[in-house]
Amino acid sequence: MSESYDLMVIGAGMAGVAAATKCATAGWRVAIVDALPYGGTCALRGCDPKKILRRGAEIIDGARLMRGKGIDEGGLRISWGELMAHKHGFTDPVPRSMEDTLTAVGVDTLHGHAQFAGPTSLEVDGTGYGAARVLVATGARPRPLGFPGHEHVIDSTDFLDLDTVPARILFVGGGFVSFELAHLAARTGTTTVIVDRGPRPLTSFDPDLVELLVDRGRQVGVDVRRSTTITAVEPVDRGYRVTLERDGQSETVETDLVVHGAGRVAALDDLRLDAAGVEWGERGVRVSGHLQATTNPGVWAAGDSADTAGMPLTPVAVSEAKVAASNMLKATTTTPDYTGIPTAVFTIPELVRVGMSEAEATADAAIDLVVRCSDTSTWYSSYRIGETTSAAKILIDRTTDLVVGAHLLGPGSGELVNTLGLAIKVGITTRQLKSATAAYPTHGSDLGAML
Ligand SMILES: Cc1cc2nc3c(=O)[nH]c(=O)nc-3n(C[C@H](O)[C@H](O)[C@H](O)COP(=O)(O)OP(=O)(O)OC[C@H]3O[C@@H](n4cnc5c(N)ncnc54)[C@H](O)[C@@H]3O)c2cc1C
Ligand SMILES: NC(=O)c1ccc[n+]([C@@H]2O[C@H](COP(=O)([O-])OP(=O)(O)OC[C@H]3O[C@@H](n4cnc5c(N)ncnc54)[C@H](O)[C@@H]3O)[C@@H](O)[C@H]2O)c1
Repeated sequence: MSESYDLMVIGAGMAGVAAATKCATAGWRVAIVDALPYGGTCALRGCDPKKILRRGAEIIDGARLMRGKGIDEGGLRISWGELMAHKHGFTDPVPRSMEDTLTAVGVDTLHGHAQFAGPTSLEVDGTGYGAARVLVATGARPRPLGFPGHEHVIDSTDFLDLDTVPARILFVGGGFVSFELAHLAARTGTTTVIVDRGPRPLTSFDPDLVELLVDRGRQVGVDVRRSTTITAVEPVDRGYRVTLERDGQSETVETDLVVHGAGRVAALDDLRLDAAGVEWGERGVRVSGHLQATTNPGVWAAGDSADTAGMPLTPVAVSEAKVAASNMLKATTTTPDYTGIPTAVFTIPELVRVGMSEAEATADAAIDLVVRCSDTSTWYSSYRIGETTSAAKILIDRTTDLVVGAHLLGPGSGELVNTLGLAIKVGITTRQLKSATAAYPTHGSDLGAML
């Protein structure tokens, strides 16, 4: 065993880096290890590169919305190669700069595939390490698919590295990944099909707003098939033939590419957690509320690889990592606060949510629910840019005058939802929100009318 650390962190994504930095800054001897270049999913293969590529799609869509309103967008197109180079301008420096930042606070940065060799000992590509504690922050990977031909399906990482975007793409699953990537691809001129096995896509979002988004997507070439199962993918001369089944009826769709958007599972299966006596499932390492493994006090987990009430999102990963680090450092049992964490699907327009769904708030007998629905498509913010689809649904408890949930679809929603998240987290009443004066005209200045 070559070293003995206070903490070893497996995974240099948002969770792992946050915890390693906090513990090293507090004076602990910390090592972190990753099998891939440092940065994790969000910075290298998820949130950040995706939203850079989306910028191209925003410009195309924005110009089209202004057709006949002073903009001649004829000939405007995405140069995918240049857009990808723009993406690389951000992603390529990430591993080096992240590693330098860790080294600067005294963290030993290791490279290789880590596996448990005992309760708190690891092997990294054959070299043994000992530590007082191990934090599992290994993230998630695409859920294995069972249908014949699943090996032809590429994942979101492959998509975000495509050299060219083909004319036809079929997405498996109707969640975040498929909607975001289909909306992006559609603005490059691609015809996209999203196949979801359930009756309702984007299940964690407001169903009324999802229907508006599905309609808006259809207008730009995103076709959503519901309650449909994929039974086979087979290569044909040009692309793939995908067999779909719905209500016992079979049909085939020809496509150039099939992309995985059917959910992600915790990346734990080759970690040899059994050697550490750690219980786990596809949602992650089984942890107590304060993020310590239920069956091994020396092991902790945070982010996508921890089985918690938090969604697999970057802000959740960072927040859990900080809480786990603080609990390890101070021997406390603080639990993460998930209140008011917003989530956004970066379609065009974007769809967001914070707090309760309408169904959850309706079912809660303690809430005297008022639902404020607004079709905002004729409001100034949408009119100005020619957007035809936007809406808001704000859920308020009449008794306390507090916002308990907020659901928005439309331009600027991804920013506006942060104010509503803050209101939910710190308990700002709608009366107080309305008393604040926003700069005009901004998306923030729409808030008062939504309440
Ligand atoms: C396409 C896509 C888009 C997304 N967009 C958003 C978004 O817009 N907003 C948002 O909030 N969330 C988004 N997410 C989710 C977000 O990326 C994750 O929730 C977040 O990155 C999780 O961070 P993490 O630190 O838990 O795991 P990760 O960032 O996945 O880091 C885990 C690291 O562990 C390493 N690792 C795994 N096993 C081992 C091992 N045995 N040995 C060594 N290293 C190992 C991996 O190489 C990886 O670097 C997106 C996800 C995807 C896939
Ligand atoms: N903007 C963001 O914050 C963002 C973006 C991308 C991903 N993410 C995170 O990554 C996670 C994974 O995203 P995702 O889109 O892969 O999953 P998801 O859980 O959002 O959606 C998966 C969908 O696929 C369907 N499905 C599963 N298996 C299927 C099959 N065999 N055939 C047809 N449909 C099938 C499910 O019914 C579900 O609707 C998300 O839960 C989210 O937390 C977040």
